[in-house]
Amino acid sequence: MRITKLTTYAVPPRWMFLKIETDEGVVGWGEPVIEGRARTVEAAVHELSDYLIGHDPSRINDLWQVMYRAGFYRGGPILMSAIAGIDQALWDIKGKVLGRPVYELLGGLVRDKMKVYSWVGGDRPADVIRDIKRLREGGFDTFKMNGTEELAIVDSARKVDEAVARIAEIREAFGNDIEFGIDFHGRVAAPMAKPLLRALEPYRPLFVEEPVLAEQAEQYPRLAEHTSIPLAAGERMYSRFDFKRVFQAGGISIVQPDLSHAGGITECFKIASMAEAHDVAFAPHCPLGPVALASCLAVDFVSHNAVLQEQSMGIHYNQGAELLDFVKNAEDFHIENGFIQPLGKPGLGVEIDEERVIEAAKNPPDWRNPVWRHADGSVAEW
Ligand SMILES: O=C(O)[C@H](O)[C@@H](O)[C@@H](O)[C@H](O)CO
Ligand SMILES: [Mg+2]
Repeated sequence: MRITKLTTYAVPPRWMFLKIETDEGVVGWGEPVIEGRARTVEAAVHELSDYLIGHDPSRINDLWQVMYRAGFYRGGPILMSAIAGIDQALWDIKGKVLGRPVYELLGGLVRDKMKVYSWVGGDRPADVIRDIKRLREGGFDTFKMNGTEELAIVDSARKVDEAVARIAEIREAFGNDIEFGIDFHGRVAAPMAKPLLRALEPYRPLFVEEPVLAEQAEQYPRLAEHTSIPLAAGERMYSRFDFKRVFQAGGISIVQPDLSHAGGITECFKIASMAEAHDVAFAPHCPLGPVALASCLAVDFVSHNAVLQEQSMGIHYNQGAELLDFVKNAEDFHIENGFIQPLGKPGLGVEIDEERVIEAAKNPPDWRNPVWRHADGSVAEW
């Protein structure tokens, strides 16, 4: 079998689908994208196709190593997202050729169902109580929300109190009947992480995500000394080589690589294994589409330390399309009481509705995240 063609489709809300065709008619789908830089990743995918066209798609490990190493420069969000989407599609092909779901090719199930959580509250975490009530009716009991709005490097006690008050309100409304993670979203600088974590301590969130930006990873062990709240990070780390420093330094209890940003299934399966060796939980980041989610689940179902899976149904970013709009087998993604079953069809287990994808790709949005500014006019972390 030989790879014959790579076709990319930018689609709403902000996703990128990749279709890899072969000379024997087997097709694989991937989701290479960095939110807000879809076109850049798309260009990288087509640059990497030089290493793929005419080659045997079954040699995923060799193709991965060539894509990672042969261009001299490596790593980072753009190249690793391009490799991720290609890797996903190659695993999809391999599973379809062998007639088995990807998790079987990775050694089989370690669990019967996977815990998922839902976003609430949007960019500016209001209406959280209303969203939690609605989603609890759908069986969810675990949620995630943004912890703050704009926050200066050093900010006021009032801003800290506002952030904490929202969390106090949730515990007041739901007690310990629900669990929630708080995403600092990189908006909190090191000087403010300590007071915020200390003030949140009494409400015992399940985790605090990106307590500081990934480029401040040396702060993680210091912050972990300062709080009992489990710290989580990973969506802005792109390979084993980024994560190894975090494992060595300690401080992170939950790693959250994104299967569409960190080199795909091949790389994230290895990251999950590294995490397990350090007694660190694995909870893939996934505010994206169905192929990204299916790729996460393929690794979740074979990783002992997988604890939670993000999924984007109802997320505030999904304007213009929802998680399952481009999927023919939406029933396979059914979430029951906050759990999802393994996707048992061959490959990634996603049946893409190609006609809908092609139609949606005719006029795709070129999504960008907003540029936030502080009161003084300086750029604020979004
Ligand atoms: O935890 C999450 O889902 C992420 O922080 C998410 O909000 C961002 O990755 C966003 O997709 C960037 O455009
Ligand atoms: Mg996040």
